[in-house]
Amino acid sequence: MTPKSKVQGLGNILATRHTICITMSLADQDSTKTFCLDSYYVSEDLGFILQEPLTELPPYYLPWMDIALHLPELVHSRELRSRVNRMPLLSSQYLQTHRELRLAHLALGATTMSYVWQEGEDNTVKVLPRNLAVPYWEVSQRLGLPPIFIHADAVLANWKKRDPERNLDLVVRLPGGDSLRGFFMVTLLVELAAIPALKSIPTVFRGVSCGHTEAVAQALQDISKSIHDMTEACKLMHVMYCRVWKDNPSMPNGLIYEGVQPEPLEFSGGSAAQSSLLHCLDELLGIKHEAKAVFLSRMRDYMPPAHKQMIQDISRQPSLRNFVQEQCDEELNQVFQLCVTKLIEFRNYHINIVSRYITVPAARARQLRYEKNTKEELIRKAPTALEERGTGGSSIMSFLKTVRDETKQVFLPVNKN
Ligand code: HEM
Repeated sequence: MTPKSKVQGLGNILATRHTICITMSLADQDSTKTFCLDSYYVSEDLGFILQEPLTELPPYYLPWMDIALHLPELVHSRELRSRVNRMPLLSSQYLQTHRELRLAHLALGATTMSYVWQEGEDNTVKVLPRNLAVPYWEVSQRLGLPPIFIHADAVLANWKKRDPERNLDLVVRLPGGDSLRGFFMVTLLVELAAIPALKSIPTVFRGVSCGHTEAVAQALQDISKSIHDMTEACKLMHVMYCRVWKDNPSMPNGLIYEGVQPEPLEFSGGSAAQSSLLHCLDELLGIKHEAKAVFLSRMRDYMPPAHKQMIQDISRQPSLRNFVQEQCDEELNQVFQLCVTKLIEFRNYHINIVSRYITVPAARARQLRYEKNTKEELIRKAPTALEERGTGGSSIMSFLKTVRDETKQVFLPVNKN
């Protein structure tokens, strides 16, 4: 299937699904009760993807949307900061539904990103003006999300049907053209490919609690196929690099949200590490990320609270791995190992694309700087800016390899008899 037809296919799937009302709030459920996706506002049709995201807000919010829907053009003409500075301070109280709040979070987040980075890394701002900071803060509080552009905005809530053929497009575009659009769309495809795995998780837990070896084996088979499809979807990847104001040398002191609090705040920027998918699969298979736990658990604070809750509740269920070991069933053993293998393959492929799109270009950029005799200070900062982003100081590659190696630890011991 070509990338175009894949995205078109996705359009068809998204377009033919029924709308169900998703009012996001913390899932109020006892994890020992029946595990069911609905409780976490995760749908059997679209998984973590927001159903039918809105493309417009009530007319009162036109000043926001007039800017948010033209970000690439406004950044290109360098008018964005002055437009935002002239924007009226609007109250967030007329936003009523979950989908309105999600669109507001997406629009204000993308505007904030563009405002901060309009002039590139050398001329960032220290203060986000109150007419943007205050409503953005309020909307974030209501959703239980941080006030920064996150995966749940860029990917989960940022799709629409472009035309009757059901091609897909972004609701809010950022500067970065087709490659950034490609990244968001492919990550959406990965979310979509994971839906069969998500649907199988309740079946696994039901099977484990009733001792239904066969049902668990079948569900794990579906999960392994789904992880394989996630890796295939990744192969359509172009490039993305979202900038942040945490662990970022261009903004060593974070950003002041004017009218919110006087001290600067630090947040990590959008990353697919904020997707709930891999976190769910890790918890299901019993994979522990001791060494890198701080970064990955911080990423959970960048997810919709109900999705974060789902991950926590999966971790509290009886251990699937123990169940598989206790059953001594060859087929069940094999399919468990297959799931782990598929997850390692996904992480290997991911390491591959990160090397292609980040590590190699960063090394090239450093080389160019040396050649141009750029100031020593800048040369020193280059690997921090590109390669050590966000992962708590360790290089991205060693971080990702450790996460991959920790995945291997859950392989079941091979039976020598
Ligand atoms: C060009 C494409 C991609 C690039 C350049 C990229 C880059 C990165 C980077 C730099 C990290 C380290 C943590 C951070 O700084 O945020 C990371 C982590 C991660 N990324 Fe990606 N990523 C890409 C595509 C994807 C896709 C499509 C997914 C699928 C959902 C994904 C899922 C993850 C996950 C789950 C982690 C956490 C580490 C792990 O669990 O293995 N990434 N990515």
